[in-house]
Amino acid sequence: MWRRVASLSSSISSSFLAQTASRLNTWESLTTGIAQQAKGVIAPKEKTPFITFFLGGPGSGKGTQCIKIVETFGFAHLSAGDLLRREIASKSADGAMILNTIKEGKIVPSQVTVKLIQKEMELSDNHKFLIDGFPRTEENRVSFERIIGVEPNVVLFFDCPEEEMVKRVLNRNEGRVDDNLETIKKRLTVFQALSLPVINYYSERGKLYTIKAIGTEDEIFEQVRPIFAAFEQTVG
Ligand SMILES: Nc1ncnc2c1ncn2[C@@H]1O[C@H](COP(=O)(O)OP(=O)(O)OP(=O)(O)O)[C@@H](O)[C@H]1O
Ligand SMILES: O=c1ccn([C@@H]2O[C@H](COP(=O)(O)O)[C@@H](O)[C@H]2O)c(=O)[nH]1
Ligand SMILES: [Mg+2]
Repeated sequence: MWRRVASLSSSISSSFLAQTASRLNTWESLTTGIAQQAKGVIAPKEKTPFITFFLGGPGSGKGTQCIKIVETFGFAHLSAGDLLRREIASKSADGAMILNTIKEGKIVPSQVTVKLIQKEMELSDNHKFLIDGFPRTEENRVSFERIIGVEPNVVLFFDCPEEEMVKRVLNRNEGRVDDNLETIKKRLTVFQALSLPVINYYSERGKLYTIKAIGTEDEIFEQVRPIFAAFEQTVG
């Protein structure tokens, strides 16, 4: 089972603690099922999960900053887009549907994405998660809370001008099927219409940190680092 952190600083709110405590049982039952099947052993979770969502438009630099957080603070990085691309590559039953959805810049059904994230979380030995590029919609958000049974502790929003995002994506050169001008325009429209409401939701709940995502990667990391440094003592 997940063990509660013994001493928590005042930077973590009491509502977070109450919320975490009330969800421990749900988390515990979720974590035992698939993990036991996959590993063939009981893998007790000793710590409360600490969940961070990285949100922002296409090319805003979420993945780049996640790599730095992994290196510096030892989080597990779960990119929803990477998990979906892995499904395509593995030719799973949902692969063709996911590929078409990504080419169109649309959003894959929540249940598919949340199940992939859930599986990764359950198989991970880590308790600190960076969930990159998810939730993209209010429906994604509600689905995550319902299926996983926890809410994020911290949400980062990478706020980047559209012109800069388009430039970065067109220069990315990783062979992604959605890195073309036509799909980028659709992704930007989807981001404005469906993802911004999620960002506003977390802002209203006091969980949002907005990062000005222009400048060098290192300059941006200097905005990101203190957020994680502040939580380091409490999350382990
Ligand atoms: N501060 C920066 N300045 C210039 N280029 C950057 C910066 N940060 C990241 N990049 C580059 O921009 C591209 C997009 O970055 P990244 O993949 O991290 O964005 P993302 O938010 O994960 O995008 P997506 O949502 O499309 O996955 C990459 O080629 C990356 O190397
Ligand atoms: O939660 C998610 C995350 C991603 N998608 C689809 O994948 C692409 C690429 O995602 P990146 O985070 O930019 O790698 C995105 O445009 C969506 O089509 C999704 O549906 N749900
Ligand atoms: Mg990315």
